Amino acid sequence: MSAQREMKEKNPWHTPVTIIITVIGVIAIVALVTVAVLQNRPVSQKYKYGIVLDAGSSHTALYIYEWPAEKDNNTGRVEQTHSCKVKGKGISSYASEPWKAGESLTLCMQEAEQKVPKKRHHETPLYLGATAGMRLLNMENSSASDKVFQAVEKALQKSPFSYQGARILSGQEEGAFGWVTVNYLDDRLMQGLETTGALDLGGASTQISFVSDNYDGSESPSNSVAFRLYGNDYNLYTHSFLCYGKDQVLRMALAQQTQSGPRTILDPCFHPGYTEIKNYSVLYDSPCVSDRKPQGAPVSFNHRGNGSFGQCQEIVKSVFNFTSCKYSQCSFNGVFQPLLQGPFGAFSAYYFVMNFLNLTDTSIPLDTVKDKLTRYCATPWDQIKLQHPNVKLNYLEEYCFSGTYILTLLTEGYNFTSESYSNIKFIKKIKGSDAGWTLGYMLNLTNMIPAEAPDSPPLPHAGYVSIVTIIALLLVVLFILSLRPLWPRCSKQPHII
Ligand SMILES: Nc1ccn([C@@H]2O[C@H](COP(=O)(O)OP(=O)(O)OP(=O)(O)O)[C@@H](O)[C@H]2O)c(=O)n1
Ligand SMILES: [Ca+2]
Repeated sequence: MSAQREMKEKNPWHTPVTIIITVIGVIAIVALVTVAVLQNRPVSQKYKYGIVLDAGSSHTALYIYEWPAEKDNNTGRVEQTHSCKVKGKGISSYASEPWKAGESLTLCMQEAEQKVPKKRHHETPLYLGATAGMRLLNMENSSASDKVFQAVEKALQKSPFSYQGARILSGQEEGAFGWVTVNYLDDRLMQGLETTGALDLGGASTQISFVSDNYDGSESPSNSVAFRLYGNDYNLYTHSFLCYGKDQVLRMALAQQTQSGPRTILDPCFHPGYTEIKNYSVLYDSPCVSDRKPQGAPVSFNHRGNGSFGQCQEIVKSVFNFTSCKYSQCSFNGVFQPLLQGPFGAFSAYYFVMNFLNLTDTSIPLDTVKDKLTRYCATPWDQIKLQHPNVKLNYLEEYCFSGTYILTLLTEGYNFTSESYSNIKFIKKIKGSDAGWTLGYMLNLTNMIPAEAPDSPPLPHAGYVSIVTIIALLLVVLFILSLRPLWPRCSKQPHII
């Protein structure tokens, strides 16, 4: 027993000093690792937010975006976390009762207050951008459009967010920001990959935006937007056709058929058996058609359908003007368009319509697509209603017309061929965020896409943590080895009892 005690006493490991040194050493190293890891950990809980209201011609939608706080000016990490569809029509429809335009936003604004953490409210920028509906109202009656904006501003200023203003986007901005959104979400900008063109179809205007190698912006400069993003230069071609959104084109198609002021029209773009009484003054109440209102027409007309895709396409074609082009090449209405290039993402009403018609698969040959649409248009209205009891009638009645318009716009208008048609993808969302101009608009206004490529850290976070841990472990081992002279030698010698 006494020999054992002697051994213990002689064992330097068992001296209090060594034990204390070892414990302190280990604690110090653990602390070093912990501090390094915590200090450099992405502050994943800390998010920033931004809100954009898309005041479209047919409706308003609110989008909330979120990104990790320390990645403001850096990598493509902004995501849409929530969206809210405002009840009712677009703000431009409240021209005669502007206060209602402000009121209409209340529910979605309350929802946003709940979705964005309270302590971030005051620092969350809030933007409202209006598109073709307000462009048209502004053209038609600028004091009415000012009043709508005043009402909207009043409502938004009341919110706890950092309100940054409401304005009408130019068609060029609308097209360019839609393109930025699509390419940002696809991670194409930061990596300098070939970009995707953007096709946006709204109710009152439509946009086409793409990069074409043989386009340097010199021909028709008004269609050119130059960007430097993440160190890459882009010469974007973009054009917005006001009045070529699907609701306004429908008005133009109906105007085409009612020039003589008839009491009944048999419209090939509507299903056989469809019959509605429509008002001339309502139909012609838009700057897209107002100058064509027939003189001495009756109050209303009977709008009847006969469902013929071929005849409908002829009417739709007549809303395009192909006669004059002062450039090397044009799409329609004398608008310059360079050679189509690359993949395209087609969103908003392109997606709603083609998705409803089960025609989003663009690997289906264009002729087959036309055959399917021909059969759909020829289906009697009663049968269509029975087949889609849950679809709103005001949407349902228009899909034959809208499908015909989309195919005509793409092929006759923009010159997609049966081959290049397959380059189009009908999309709604990319990685959870809606395709549309709003994200690009916010990224631009918050300077979140730098012109130059961000300096990347020498090591990714995981690599950094691993290296710190390995070095720390090495230090522990070295520390233990450095105490080697003090190690007990008893294991090599037989115990003497
Ligand atoms: N499920 C849906 C939803 C919408 N629509 C139609 O799609 C068009 C609206 O498209 P949208 O992109 O929302 O247009 P806005 O943004 O309101 O219009 P703009 O961009 O021209 O201002 C409208 O004709 C609407 O009837 C549809 O057919 N089916
Ligand atoms: Ca829109």
